[in-house]
Amino acid sequence: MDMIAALANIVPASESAAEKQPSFILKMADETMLAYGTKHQLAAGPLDGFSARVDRHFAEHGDRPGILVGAIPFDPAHSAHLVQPARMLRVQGDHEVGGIPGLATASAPLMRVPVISVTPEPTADAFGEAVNAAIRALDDTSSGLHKLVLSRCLKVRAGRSFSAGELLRRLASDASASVFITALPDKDGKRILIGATPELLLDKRGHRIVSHPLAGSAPRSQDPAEDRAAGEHLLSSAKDQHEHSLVVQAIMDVLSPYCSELSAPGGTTLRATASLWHLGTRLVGRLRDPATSCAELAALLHPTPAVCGLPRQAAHAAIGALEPYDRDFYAGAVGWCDSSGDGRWFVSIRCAEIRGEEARLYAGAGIVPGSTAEGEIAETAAKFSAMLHAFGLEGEDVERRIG
Ligand SMILES: C=C(O[C@H]1C=CC=C(C(=O)O)[C@@H]1O)C(=O)O
Repeated sequence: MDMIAALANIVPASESAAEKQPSFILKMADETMLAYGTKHQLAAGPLDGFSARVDRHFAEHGDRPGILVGAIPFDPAHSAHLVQPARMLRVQGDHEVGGIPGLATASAPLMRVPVISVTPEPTADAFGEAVNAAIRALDDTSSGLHKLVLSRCLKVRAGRSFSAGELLRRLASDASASVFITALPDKDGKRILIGATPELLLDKRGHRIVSHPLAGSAPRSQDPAEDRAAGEHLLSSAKDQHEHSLVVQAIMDVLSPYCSELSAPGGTTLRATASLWHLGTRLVGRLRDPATSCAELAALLHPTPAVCGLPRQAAHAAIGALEPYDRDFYAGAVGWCDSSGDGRWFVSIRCAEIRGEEARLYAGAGIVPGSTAEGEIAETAAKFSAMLHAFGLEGEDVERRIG
């Protein structure tokens, strides 16, 4: 059965427009998940206590579907936004995201939304100054910092509301990423987070857990020889291997006590998205106790040094001092957890927050000794490119503003 036929079966014509439109979509290589409507919302609270709230939620709301979907913000002190949907559709295999009712029609031509302005926050120069301040802090042994991830944002204003469906279809053209749309708590109107993330925080099914951290990046090239050389250079870069190993070690430190086996069968390898090379290490583990929930482990892992830094508290404080905005749901996690304790969470990077005619695009980069301001400006510019392409925002004018 194709996606439209499957949807026609579960979305009766009499339902309200809001219920027909999915409020959560997660398209992964092996499965697409669509959630409709809201039965119950997870109680608000910080990340500390998240898994206890999830357990309590399922104890109180035993109705089906027994699943919570949504987003965890970057700041562990802030509340996650998770809902138990009215209905859930899970389509196995690799599926076209076109033709989702209320979002987009597979056959419709992609429409360009007229863009009024693209404003960097901070400017590329100011971001470079923040990177230099981070490098000074890393060099100063009294700071105790070993790694810091700094981000920047592009504010895009358009002449009419963005179409989430069209953006999703364009993002889904990169099969190496998991594309998502998730509703966020209202703030001066309805908001969504949309993105195409290459990074798996945690997948847990029964005894088995998988995490696939990424850190260390290089922009790809249109020229095949240059592209191959960029990948090989990244793989042999001591600075990037160090940046990457800090993330892998931090994740292993969290997961090891819960596992009877934990290993990286393929070691550290190159991972490619349409615009970037990354260093990635796929970690596979077997839990001592399969009752350890995905929510519990995800809450312990987040935020990893791929989005925050090391040590976590000091890096979090430095981010607060050096970035001119609250990251909100950028660099958090997006995914689901169910009443059996299973779940899958992705790191919410390569994404944008959309509110009506405004979008905020985010890109961050890990800074370690050996990083340079120019290098991190170029890396974050490359990280914007998938979202900019989805928004139809390419060309010299935009490139000049990004730096
Ligand atoms: C924080 C981001 O990327 C992280 C994930 C992969 C590689 C990264 C890096 O090389 O710096 C970052 O740690 C982002 O894309 O906004």
